[in-house]
Amino acid sequence: MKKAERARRTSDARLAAFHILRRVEEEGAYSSILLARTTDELNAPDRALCYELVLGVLRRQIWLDRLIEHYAERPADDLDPAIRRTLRLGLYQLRFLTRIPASAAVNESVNLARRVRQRRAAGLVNAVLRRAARELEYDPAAEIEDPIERLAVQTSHPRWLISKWIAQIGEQETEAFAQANNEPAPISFRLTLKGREEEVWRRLQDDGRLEASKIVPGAWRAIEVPSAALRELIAAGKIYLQDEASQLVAHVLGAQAGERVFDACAAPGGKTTHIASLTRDLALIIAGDVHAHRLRTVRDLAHRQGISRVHPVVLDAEKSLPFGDESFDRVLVDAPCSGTGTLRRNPEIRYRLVPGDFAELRARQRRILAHASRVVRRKGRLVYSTCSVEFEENEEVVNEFLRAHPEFTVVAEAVPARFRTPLGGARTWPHREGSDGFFMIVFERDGNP
Ligand SMILES: C[S@@+](CC[C@H](N)C(=O)[O-])C[C@H]1O[C@@H](n2cnc3c(N)ncnc32)[C@H](O)[C@@H]1O
Repeated sequence: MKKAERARRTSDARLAAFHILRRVEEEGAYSSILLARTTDELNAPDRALCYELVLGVLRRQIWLDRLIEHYAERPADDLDPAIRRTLRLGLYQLRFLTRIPASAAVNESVNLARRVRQRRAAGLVNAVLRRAARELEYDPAAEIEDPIERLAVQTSHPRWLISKWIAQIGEQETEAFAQANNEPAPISFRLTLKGREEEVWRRLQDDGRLEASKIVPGAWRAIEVPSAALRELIAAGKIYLQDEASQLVAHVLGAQAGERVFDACAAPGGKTTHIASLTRDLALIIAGDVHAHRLRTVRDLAHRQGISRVHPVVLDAEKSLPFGDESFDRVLVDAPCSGTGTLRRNPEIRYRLVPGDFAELRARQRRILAHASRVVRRKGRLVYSTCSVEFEENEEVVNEFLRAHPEFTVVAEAVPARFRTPLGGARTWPHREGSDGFFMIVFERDGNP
């Protein structure tokens, strides 16, 4: 390749990041799913850069758009979306990726603009980024007086969401939480039924570092582990990547060998297969989900992990269930939710949510919990969990459920004391535990006929 040609080439990582960001913005796609698919297309360093660019831009989008507004002297929304995306990528590199020289960040972005639009657009990108490279100190949040607006811009969350959290948990916690949402999430995993501790330790510990979880038994955080070994162990079904707080759910469910378990919202199967592992595949587990295609993932996952007693059933848990009353020992409702506890992994969720979503989700969660509770046997246990930190989706759902179902009581001792909430459930936070934000609570049906 000639020098001039090379100079105009767009790097694979940046082009892939651009297209993922385009699909997230235009098609409502999820960045985590699209990033996971880059394994075959990009080499390891390009993949790492692509991950960093996509997640970084999404985590800082509001702040980056204010930078664009300042340097381009027009609102980011007035720009062609492809150019706005190119500028976000370029500005992210200039401000956050100090290992990339400013000249490379500018030139790569100009090449990208030429590739995805035309020459004129490249001129604009060049002018804006050159100015940005000269004025690297500018912080759009610093000049905002209103503290809520300042935090919203500083941490790139919609203002209404910041206000909502302040009303729930106060200013200080909200600030810590919002900042934690922009940090990378740790890689956490557990052994499956097939995984042998010695092998996993040997293969991952050799060139990397593993830390035992401080939150949940049997979980590890991987720090700088060789990614090829990690991928091989996952593909062989020997380990499963799962957030530590998410792993806590199967522990608090406490299923035992020989029991009948119903997992009402099971796909993609992280908790179902964990329950199977904890019971050594000696419990009968019915894995329900409304989406048949997602249940196929549960089946595949169980198969890969050597689990035989998981039975997927397509069902709508918002309606009457196809099982007899009081027919299960344990029931898990890991409800569909807003996912505000997972904003580090899924940063785009914050821009998609609208205030009205919570009432709608709460109504669905309440319906699922009511139907699922009917199949819990006397003295049997029912666990409700979400990866949302919102009170509407957790405390309010629980209170409504308890009012309508006096035959159930909360078993506060079933959740670890350090995470316990006044209601007797457990809540984890990214800024406190470093895990995802999760809520879980255990109910027991009384023994009376
Ligand atoms: C939070 S995810 C469950 C994650 C899963 N428990 C795991 O650990 O891998 C919620 C699931 O609920 C399913 N779902 C949504 N509405 C449902 C309904 N009415 N009945 C059953 N499943 C439903 C979704 O398809 C989704 O797979």
